[in-house]
Amino acid sequence: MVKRSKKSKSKRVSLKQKYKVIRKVKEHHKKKAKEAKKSGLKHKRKVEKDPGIPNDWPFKEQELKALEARRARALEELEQKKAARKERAKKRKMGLLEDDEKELSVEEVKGIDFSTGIVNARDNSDRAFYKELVKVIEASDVILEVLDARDPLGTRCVDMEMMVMKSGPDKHLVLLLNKIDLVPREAVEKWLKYLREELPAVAFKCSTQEQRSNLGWKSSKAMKPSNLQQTSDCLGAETLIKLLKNYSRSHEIKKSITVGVIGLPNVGKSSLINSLKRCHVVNVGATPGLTRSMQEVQLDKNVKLLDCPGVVMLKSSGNDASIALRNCKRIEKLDDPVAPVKEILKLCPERLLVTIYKIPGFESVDEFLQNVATVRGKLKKGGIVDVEAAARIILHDWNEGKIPYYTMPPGRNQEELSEARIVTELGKEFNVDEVYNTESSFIGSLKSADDFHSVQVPPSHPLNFDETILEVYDCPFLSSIWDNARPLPSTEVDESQEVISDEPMASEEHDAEKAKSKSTTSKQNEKLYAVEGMFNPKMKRAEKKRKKKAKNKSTLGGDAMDDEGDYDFGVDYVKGKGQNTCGVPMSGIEVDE
Ligand SMILES: Nc1nc2c(ncn2[C@@H]2O[C@H](COP(=O)(O)OP(=O)(O)OP(=O)(O)O)[C@@H](O)[C@H]2O)c(=O)[nH]1
Repeated sequence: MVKRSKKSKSKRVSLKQKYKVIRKVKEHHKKKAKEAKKSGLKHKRKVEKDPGIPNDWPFKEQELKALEARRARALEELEQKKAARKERAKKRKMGLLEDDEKELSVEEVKGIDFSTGIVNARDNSDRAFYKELVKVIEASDVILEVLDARDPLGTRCVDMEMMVMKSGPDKHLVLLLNKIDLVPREAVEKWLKYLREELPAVAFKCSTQEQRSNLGWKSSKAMKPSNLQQTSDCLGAETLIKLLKNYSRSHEIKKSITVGVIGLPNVGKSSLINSLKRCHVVNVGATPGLTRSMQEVQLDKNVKLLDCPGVVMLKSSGNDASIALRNCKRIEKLDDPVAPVKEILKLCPERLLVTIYKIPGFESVDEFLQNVATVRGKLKKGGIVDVEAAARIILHDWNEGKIPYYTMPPGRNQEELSEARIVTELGKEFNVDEVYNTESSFIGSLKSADDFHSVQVPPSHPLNFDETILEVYDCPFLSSIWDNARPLPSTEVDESQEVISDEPMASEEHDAEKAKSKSTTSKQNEKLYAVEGMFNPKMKRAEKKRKKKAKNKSTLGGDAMDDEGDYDFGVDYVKGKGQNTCGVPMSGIEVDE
């Protein structure tokens, strides 16, 4: 046998080893190439200079002139576009741009204020929000009106409730007392008793958890008073779902129901939907007006929830402070943030504010604001204290519950009590007695007023819609509310009755409307007007116009042209005065031919 030399070693390797080496080499080259490419980019080759038009080009002069003209034109166009944009923005600010939905969406993106004081200055948001509200009410079987437990009356909107009542007998309104974690047990109990004298009402606390999903629910059974105030979990969800299920079960044929969530801005409508769904499906935030359009959320196969934007077209009765204290207006956009702070100082004892802001005692609003601004470091240029910034901080704290307050329900007079007894019937379809029993356990575990260091303030008045919007936006629901529910001067009442009984005029107007537009809004309005007892403002206006025309005709001795010089198609102008063939459209033309 040949002996193997120990010195010479074979270079043969296994195929696995061989391919590994090849792969490694390949990877190395690739890496090198990449790096080279990268470094090559850094030392970018200079862009070659445009040699321009050669001098010996015969049309060089003309070509240069044309180029210059093109440049000037492009610049001019840019300037024109800029000016047009500015003009449009100016018009929009003045409220002259009406139906520009595109503009609205731009505003939405930019988050422009939607509720400045005057109706003209309010942009289209008010009307858009109103439309969304009508849509939600129309689509819903059950409507949840969310109220802030700290001031339930102040966050109630009477006109909105009337809209629900008027929209049909099959719509059911339920009041939801939200944010019960911010008030003592006694207040919740008394408010529930008060509200239940009018409508079915349930207590609720939304989940304030930040995570995307798996929002917690606290079971009503396992509650300890000590940890309730700190919990970020939701309370009352089981009760509310039970209530809704009872309703859907009470209707044998129709099993699935749509639940609309309405209320003033920032009362927690979106938070309620997220809490029920147990995940963040809709946007939530401490800024009023965050929700801008109706949003649908399927809770389960039987219940669909509709989130509605907070209603902002509220009447402030010349007092913006009260609107600001109800968090219906963006604090950043308030013209005078100091006025609502003055109101807060009237309501809150000095001791409480001194403790919250860790400031020395104060004598006046100015001193208080200056103290807060100093402590919070709100200084303007030159070290001047920013009183307005301090006022905004205080308003934020008031609305978010950092300055704790609550209200107690007012007493009812005898008349109201007898009315209240009649409406208790409304809860039958929800089987409210069974539902109310389940919720008593978690309400009982809320902290009592003695353990709750908050200030009791008098309850505010419920809000109404701003009447001026009625004229500006031509809101059919609202006009009916004003004419049917609010006392009107006797002459006006008579007029409206006359219009309703005037059938030929009604059909005439109806036909004209049909021809005018077939938009969804007009269709919706037609539907609304068709409801028995619904007042039609268009009809009223038409009637007034007709009366005015008739009056003019009699005073001018049968002159068919009215004061404004409008052409009346029912008149034969060709034949001259006195030969009025009123009532036969275009008859004059026919005769002439
Ligand atoms: N403490 C407490 N805060 C709550 C509760 N529910 C909602 N909030 C807070 O209230 C603020 C407003 O909540 P949203 O759900 O955005 O209110 P909204 O009614 O949908 O507001 P808009 O979109 O403006 O109509 C948020 O900062 C919530 O965290 C609650 O039960 N308790």
